[in-house]
Amino acid sequence: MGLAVLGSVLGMAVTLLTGRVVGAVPDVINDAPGAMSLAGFSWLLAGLLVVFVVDSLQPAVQQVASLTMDAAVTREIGIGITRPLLGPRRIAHLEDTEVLNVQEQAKGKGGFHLAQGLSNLPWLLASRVTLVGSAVIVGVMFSWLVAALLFAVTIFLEWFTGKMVEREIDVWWGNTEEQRRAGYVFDLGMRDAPKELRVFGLNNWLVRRYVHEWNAGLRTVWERRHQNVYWSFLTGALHLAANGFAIVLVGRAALAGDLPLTQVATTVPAILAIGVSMNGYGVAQVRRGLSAYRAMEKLPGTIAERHPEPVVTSRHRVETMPAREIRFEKVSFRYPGSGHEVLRELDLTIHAHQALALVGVNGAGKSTLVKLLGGAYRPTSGRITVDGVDLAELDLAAWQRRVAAIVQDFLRFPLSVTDNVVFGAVERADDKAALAKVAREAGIDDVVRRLPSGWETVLDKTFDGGVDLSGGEWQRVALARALFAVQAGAGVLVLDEPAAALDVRAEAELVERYLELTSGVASLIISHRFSVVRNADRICVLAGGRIVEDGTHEQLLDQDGTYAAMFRLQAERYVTATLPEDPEGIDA
Ligand SMILES: Nc1ncnc2c1ncn2[C@@H]1O[C@H](COP(=O)(O)OP(=O)(O)OP(=O)(O)O)[C@@H](O)[C@H]1O
Repeated sequence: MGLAVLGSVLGMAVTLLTGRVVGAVPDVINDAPGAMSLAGFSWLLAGLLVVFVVDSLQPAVQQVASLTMDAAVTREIGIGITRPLLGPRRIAHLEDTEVLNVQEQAKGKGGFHLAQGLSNLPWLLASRVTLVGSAVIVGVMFSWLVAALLFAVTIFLEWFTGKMVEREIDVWWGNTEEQRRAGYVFDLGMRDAPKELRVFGLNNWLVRRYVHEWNAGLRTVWERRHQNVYWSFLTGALHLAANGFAIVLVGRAALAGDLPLTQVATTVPAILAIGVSMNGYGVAQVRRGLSAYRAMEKLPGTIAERHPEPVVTSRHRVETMPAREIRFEKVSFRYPGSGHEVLRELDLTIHAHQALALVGVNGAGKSTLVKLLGGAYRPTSGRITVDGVDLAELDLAAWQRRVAAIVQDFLRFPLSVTDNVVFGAVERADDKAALAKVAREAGIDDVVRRLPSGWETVLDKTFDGGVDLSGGEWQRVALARALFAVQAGAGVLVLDEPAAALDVRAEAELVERYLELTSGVASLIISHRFSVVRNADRICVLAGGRIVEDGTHEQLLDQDGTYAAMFRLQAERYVTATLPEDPEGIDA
């Protein structure tokens, strides 16, 4: 900004010096009495040249400063958006359309970008300085009335341009959801689902869909911009007319002999400078950028207001919990914005040092129960207690550190194997012994040995030397991460479908080790594979939002209820699938 202001000051200095040089020429040539000496005139000319050269260099320096600022602003926007989104310990805000729209606006695109707005700010400031300075020059050299008129017209037209841009911004903000959809389709095409898109031949469909969504998001903005172009022509013409009128007045005064040459040669460039100082484009860009900035400012407040996090006042020692049990007491839950009650007055006790399995059909609410246990959502009614203390009263961040989990859609970090495992407890990242132990337990030591750079291999093919793992190998890495957290002291282990991608051998290994892996912690395993489930100390069946059966494998088979029916159905399918062809194979 300093450089831009300096540039405009230098520009005005050029105007003043040019006026003096032009004004002095006739007297110096004619050697008139009282005229400037030739040496003095040469110094004046040299001064003009120096100021002119420095003024010409200024934009290049400004460009470098602008690029540096751009990089810094882009970084700050990244921090300004991700920090408030990652801050809350719950996740309901990540599914809230209002929050997502504000986030989209804060990210900025299509010209509505904070960095773009900021890069125009110095130029806008410089044009303001030029406007004020040039108006003063016109006032001193010619007429304060004309100066005031030009100043007022310029400010009014800029204000008018700003108003038009505001209307465009309103349209833009009204279409954020469409733009978010376009962004999603774009990301899908870039990375998320390359294989399925090709298998189903969806590449052209995706491009068309992207164009459609993008147009839907921007059409009304373009229409508004289109209308604004006519207004821009009109405001430009008006400004030109005002400046032309002022120049005519200067010309008339000069012809009438009322205005000396120096004044004429200074006033005319000053009027022209006012002419180019009207920066409608700068006003538009700064205001658009400002709208993104306001959204960024608004984001933390929107999240805090719509999804307040509890202020913890109690001082329970979360680090040793659960010593006895976790209880769901008449817990009901429906997702925000949904009318469907997933859990209905559910009662369940998970004892410390006990391996509990949860079974139920698709959509029964098993993963939802895990999310409530981890404090990602609050129950709609009822409560969850840990050793008798309401989860809502605990320090949620500390509680979440107590819970180690493989969730169904676990994260696949495009980082080294080490990082992928130690992220279970980053504070213990240097514990090599624990790393080796969990690698053995999760069965990834063989996988790591085969990798080109062992533990340091990056698990993403798009990086140099990176590799991709199979689904089952990834699942074992996720298991290792959860076990690393347990090694570091987590007191609850949640395994949501830990065997979904495992082959028969890996599954058998997991089953064999299951009780060993879960000893010493309260554990909850969710699986549709009864081979995994049957080994748990206790099994609960979730149906209709409640626990409908509770007992050991044998007890539940004796009850001959839902569990027994599900178990037999799965067992039968294995038997009937192989028996007729290869009875020996089953024994084997
Ligand atoms: N974020 C969400 N917003 C709204 N509804 C959701 C959300 N996640 C899940 N649901 C709904 O909640 C119900 C329970 O889903 P949940 O994932 O807990 O089932 P599940 O028992 O784990 O199923 P599965 O065996 O298929 O993994 C389903 O009807 C699902 O559509």
